[in-house]
Amino acid sequence: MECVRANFRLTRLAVHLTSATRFSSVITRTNFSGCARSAMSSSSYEHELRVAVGAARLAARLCQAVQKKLLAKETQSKADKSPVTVADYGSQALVSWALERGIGSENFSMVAEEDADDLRKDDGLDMLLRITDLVNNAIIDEGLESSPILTKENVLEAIDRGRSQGGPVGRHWVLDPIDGTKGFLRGDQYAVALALLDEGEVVLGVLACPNLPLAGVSLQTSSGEPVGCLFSATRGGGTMMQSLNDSFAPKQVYVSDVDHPALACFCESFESAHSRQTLTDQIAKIMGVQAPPIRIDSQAKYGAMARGDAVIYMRFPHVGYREKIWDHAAGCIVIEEAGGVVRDAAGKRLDFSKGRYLDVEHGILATNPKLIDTLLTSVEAALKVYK
Ligand SMILES: Nc1ncnc2c1ncn2[C@@H]1O[C@H](COP(=O)(O)OS(=O)(=O)O)[C@@H](OP(=O)(O)O)[C@H]1O
Ligand SMILES: [Mg+2]
Ligand SMILES: [Mg+2]
Ligand SMILES: [Mg+2]
Repeated sequence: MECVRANFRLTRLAVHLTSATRFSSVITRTNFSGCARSAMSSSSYEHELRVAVGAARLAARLCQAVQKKLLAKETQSKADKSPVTVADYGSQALVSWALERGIGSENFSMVAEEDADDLRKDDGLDMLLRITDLVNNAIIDEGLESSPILTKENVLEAIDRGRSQGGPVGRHWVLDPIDGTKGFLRGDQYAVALALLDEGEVVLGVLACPNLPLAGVSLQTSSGEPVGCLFSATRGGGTMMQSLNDSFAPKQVYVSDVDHPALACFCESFESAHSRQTLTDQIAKIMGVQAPPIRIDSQAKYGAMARGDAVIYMRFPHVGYREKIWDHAAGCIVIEEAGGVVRDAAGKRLDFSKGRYLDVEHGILATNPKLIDTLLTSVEAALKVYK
């Protein structure tokens, strides 16, 4: 079964990550975006998209470098005890810097996961200096500047530009500098996830997935398979996938058109603490899905689904957990523009206009238009048993 092979390969993939992709593209001041998007040429948000793609690629490059030499001392706990790495902070600082450089600072607003509080403490200084080095090296390596330009104070400011509350008015960038922190630390899947909200609607999304196989997670590939995908979407402009290292040109991708559950496979969180896997198993059973789930960390799941690797996505956090907008905004538009449907368990579209949190009924679902009604009916039936 393709889905079984996919699970096996994703586990196996971790072993090969350290020798994986090295970016070959050199982004200069004039072609900073690295984006060649034919389908988007006439759409609005074209400039924002180019800047966002460039920012996400730059951050992904830093993440790849850090993942290679990840050491225990590079982790630091924060109030919620989730793992935070220098790459989280470095990625956020870089995206913030690149967006402000490309878009301008006037009315700039960003809702991002991390803040610099821990780095401003005395015992955060070592880490701050390391992050400052990493960020400057990433900028110099890309040919964007020839000498270090960010001081440690600049880095703190760049990270803290992500403190916006978002909301229904104006434009807000939405950033998860590393989505799937646990996957990143494990050497598995993670994503740099960047979206743009305009008057409360997600209008643009970029997912850089450095460890996602280019050939798809449901195809037989060799152990040396190329990895590193970048998905991008703008409202009305479709979803494109390109390689992070420019080894192939962007192509438009679409969700699977499988219309029978028996032929469908679903994807969900790798971490059972992040989604109720007993409930999702039950929903799949009621629906008639026979294949075991593909478990992938992070919004790489949304990218995989957008190109048809899986037909259904389900996420049911444990009771009491509140979703954040940066965990879904980019992924949501990437699936919708690939022809998919994203809903909560009550069948409502996700509303990203309420601030930093995303309030959903029970959980988040995605599939193609042919299967959404069956999926919602199956969810309703399963929730009657497993509240
Ligand atoms: N308890 C709990 N329940 C639900 N969700 C949680 C929980 N804790 C964390 N998170 C968020 O999950 C993000 C990781 O996304 P996934 O669950 O899709 O990936 S994974 O399989 O868990 O790696 C993860 O994103 P990052 O923090 O960016 O890694 C968190 O925002
Ligand atoms: Mg986190
Ligand atoms: Mg996240
Ligand atoms: Mg994160």
